[in-house]
Amino acid sequence: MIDFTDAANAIVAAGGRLDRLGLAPATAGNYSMRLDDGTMAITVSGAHKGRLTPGQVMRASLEGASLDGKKPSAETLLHCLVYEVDGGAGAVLHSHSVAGTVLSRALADRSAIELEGYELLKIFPGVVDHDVRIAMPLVDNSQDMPALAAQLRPILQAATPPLPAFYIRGHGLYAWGPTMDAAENLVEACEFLLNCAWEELKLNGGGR
Ligand SMILES: CSC[C@@H](O)[C@@H](O)C(=O)COP(=O)(O)O
Ligand SMILES: [Zn+2]
Repeated sequence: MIDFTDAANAIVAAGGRLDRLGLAPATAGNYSMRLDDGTMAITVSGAHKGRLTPGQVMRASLEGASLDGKKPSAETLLHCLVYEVDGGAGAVLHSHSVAGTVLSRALADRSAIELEGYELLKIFPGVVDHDVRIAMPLVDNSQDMPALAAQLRPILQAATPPLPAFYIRGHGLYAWGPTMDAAENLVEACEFLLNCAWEELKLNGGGR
């Protein structure tokens, strides 16, 4: 658990790291941390995540209400959803990448991105061998966040074992962990895996 000042600093640092990795173009992405007082720190809407300042991190309730008058991320309800369904989630990160975007669009009508046989799958909790198949939930994009959260809730609740990531088609990745370090590692690994899956699909002539 963490207080607001420490969370804001960790979120600013995460923005710099994800931007350097090409996972936060323009104003894309949003980040949050669960605070020890039962609220969350989350990025304001519309900020460039590679140039964040602590003043662009705000406090919101776990239901998504602004607690300091600032305007929270347009996707705040997805962060709320993660904290609701995963009591162990301490940090949530949302990234945008070319590979993930085009792969998810190529997998039209699929409800999951299948990732199989990669060493980096061992980043997921409980995975100890590369010889495994992970199905990352994939849902269509929407600007209706209450509807998107309602669609995702049963999907995340049904995942066995729980999987701390999902993908919104043509949009981006959500991944989370107990700490910001864990969430950053998950985002980095998931984006690497999506990149591999996209390159393999291209090699195999796949797509729409
Ligand atoms: C125009 S950048 C993409 C945004 O529309 C959105 O998908 C996003 O990730 C950032 O929204 P934000 O409201 O700044 O948290
Ligand atoms: Zn986004």
